[in-house]
Amino acid sequence: MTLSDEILERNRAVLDRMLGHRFVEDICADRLPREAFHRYLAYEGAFVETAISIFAYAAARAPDIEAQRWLVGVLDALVNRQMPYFEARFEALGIAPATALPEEAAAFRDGMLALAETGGFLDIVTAMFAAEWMYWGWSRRAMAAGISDPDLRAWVALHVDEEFAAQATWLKDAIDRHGGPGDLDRLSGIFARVTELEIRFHDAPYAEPVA
Ligand SMILES: Cc1ncc(CO)c(N)n1
Repeated sequence: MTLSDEILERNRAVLDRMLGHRFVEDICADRLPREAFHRYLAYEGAFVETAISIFAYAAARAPDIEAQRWLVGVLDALVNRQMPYFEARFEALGIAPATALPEEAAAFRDGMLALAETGGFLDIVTAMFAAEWMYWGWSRRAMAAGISDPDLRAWVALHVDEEFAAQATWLKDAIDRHGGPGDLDRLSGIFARVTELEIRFHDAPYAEPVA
């Protein structure tokens, strides 16, 4: 079994908890409350900015030009395609960018940023693999089930398109290309930690926003 598959295997339980999260189930059943979606989008808008920093750390620590070239492409997509999605949606839906994030969303941002600041290339790649592989998985299920809110459908569509799929797959393959058996325990721990942070992040839109 490849290293990335072993990481997935070891994290089956926590990953299944995330994939069965109320937020995911609500989207798949086409019943996510609109206010919850709009709160979530505000937290997500803040996270895309964090993701730019995380991938910039990965690019800085990348072991070769192939990895750097790829990661610069990821940064381009985040800055020039994901950010405009948020700018346009916030404008159209009258969503204020989240100035004060609720505790669960702040914990995700701070945890991911701390990991990127202190971790090596493989650690950062594994953290983003945990985040993106999981999104790609549930987004395919949600798209197949049907989503009536066009803004939510457009958001989920961003996570099933070829570009996102290629990104998630690149992260998985990079673990196998640059990692070895000696990395399994550490990387499995990072995957578990990130997925726990993801679960809390997706609890946040159901709670009252913090002023
Ligand atoms: C919170 C969160 N996790 C993962 C992804 C996938 O990129 C995302 N957009 N947001």
